[in-house]
Amino acid sequence: MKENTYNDDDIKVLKGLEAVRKRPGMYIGSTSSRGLHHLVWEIVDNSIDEALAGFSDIIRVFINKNNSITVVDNGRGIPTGIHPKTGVSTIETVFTVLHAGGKFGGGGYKVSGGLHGVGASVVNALSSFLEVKVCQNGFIYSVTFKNGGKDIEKLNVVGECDVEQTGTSVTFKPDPEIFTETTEFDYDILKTRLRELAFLNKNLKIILTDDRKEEKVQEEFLYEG
Ligand SMILES: Cc1cc(C)cc(-c2cc(NC(=O)[C@H]3COCCO3)[nH]n2)c1
Repeated sequence: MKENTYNDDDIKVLKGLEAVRKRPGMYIGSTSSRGLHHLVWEIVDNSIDEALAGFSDIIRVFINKNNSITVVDNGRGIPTGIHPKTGVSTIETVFTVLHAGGKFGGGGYKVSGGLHGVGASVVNALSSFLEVKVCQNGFIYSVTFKNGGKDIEKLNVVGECDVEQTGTSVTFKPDPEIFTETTEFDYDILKTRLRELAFLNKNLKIILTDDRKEEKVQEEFLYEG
């Protein structure tokens, strides 16, 4: 029986991610530059939740050379075990199961306010590449996705980190098949919103780094309260 349900879940996952790719506007508002930057807010939102829970106080956002984004926090790290309901790692579950949660429960998402921490699978569905790395118990665990989350390199240990250290890092590259207008991130859009998020979340340090040019550009936002 386990085998059969696994297949059903597998198909459900693929259908969920495919649904997002078919109607991205339903999940992120548009596939213009606005929708592109919305992906960053969906991921950063999760690290902010971890800071609100009191477990993270630094969030780093990198604009990488190829216009992929890396978001790193020093929170507890997404749990690295097997998810009880899906039978696959919790990390894989977070990035592949479409949470019908939304702001109004059911399908009706209030896009502008963000998906409130259920958007990770949406970002994965709309990315040609996405890698999650979690530092926990002195190990670096990794799960990698390609082609809108279809091809998965399952949870495995790829390195070591300081035993005392914990945190989550997510790198994603928006899919040019979806974002046909532009896949280039705008430093000022990211800077403005990240500064606002630091202001709204006192004592949370947010560091934005742009690694696309020879000269690295970096700004730090911290509002003490
Ligand atoms: C960048 C990014 C993206 C996503 C989807 C989650 C996270 C994330 C998730 C967490 N922490 C958790 O999930 C908590 C949840 O409670 C158990 C311990 O781990 N920290 N950071 C960070």
